[in-house]
Amino acid sequence: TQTTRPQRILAAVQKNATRGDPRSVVKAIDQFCRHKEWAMNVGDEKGCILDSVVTEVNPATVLELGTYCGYSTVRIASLLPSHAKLITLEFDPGNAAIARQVIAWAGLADKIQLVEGASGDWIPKLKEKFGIETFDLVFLDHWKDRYLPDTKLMEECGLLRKGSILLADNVICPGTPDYLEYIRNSPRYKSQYFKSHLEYTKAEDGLEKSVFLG
Ligand SMILES: O=C(NCCO)c1cc(-c2ccc(F)cc2)cc(O)c1O
Ligand SMILES: [Mg+2]
Repeated sequence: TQTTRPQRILAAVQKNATRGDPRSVVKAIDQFCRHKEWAMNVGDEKGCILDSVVTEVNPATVLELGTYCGYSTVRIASLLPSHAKLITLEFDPGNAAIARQVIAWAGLADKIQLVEGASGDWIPKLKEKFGIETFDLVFLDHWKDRYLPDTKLMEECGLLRKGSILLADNVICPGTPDYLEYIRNSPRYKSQYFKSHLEYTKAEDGLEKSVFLG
């Protein structure tokens, strides 16, 4: 019977990456997706921009919206200080099951809390469920029509503090026009666009980095 693309990505990790070595997990997925089968990981080019933002922010608390196979989850977690915590939300149970195994292979399970379900349902529960005050960094990479409502929800739930950083993938391709319009025109954010390319392609895409001003 037919395997899924996430299952084939996990197989590539288990075949080509070293257990406990997050960078080898990232490399194995990039090799597979560049040379064998495209997949919607943030990828190596945008991943370098992600890395630079993570190291600059040096966050103690991170929220990732949209885990997929755990590529960016592993990429971010591998750069976090020892006591930092990353919570990642994934709607699709199949994706979540694969991501758990990719995260385990990278040896990062103790830094990462993967939560299965809809972001809109979970965001209001994060404080009580995980003892979170606010997030230092949020990586938005889930359904593109959820970026704006979930950002407004995070504001309303008091999950952002003065200086919290939002980093949004795919603001050009597939595109998040309503989110961009809001975040670039809101007096409560200072935004910066990092031009790049859609993962593993020559198409334009980019990341939007926004600081919440309180
Ligand atoms: O839907 C996306 N993510 C949420 C589900 O996990 C997503 C899609 C694409 C993409 C797809 C199809 C295409 F033709 C172009 C782009 C790229 C991404 O980086 C993404 O994050
Ligand atoms: Mg993406």
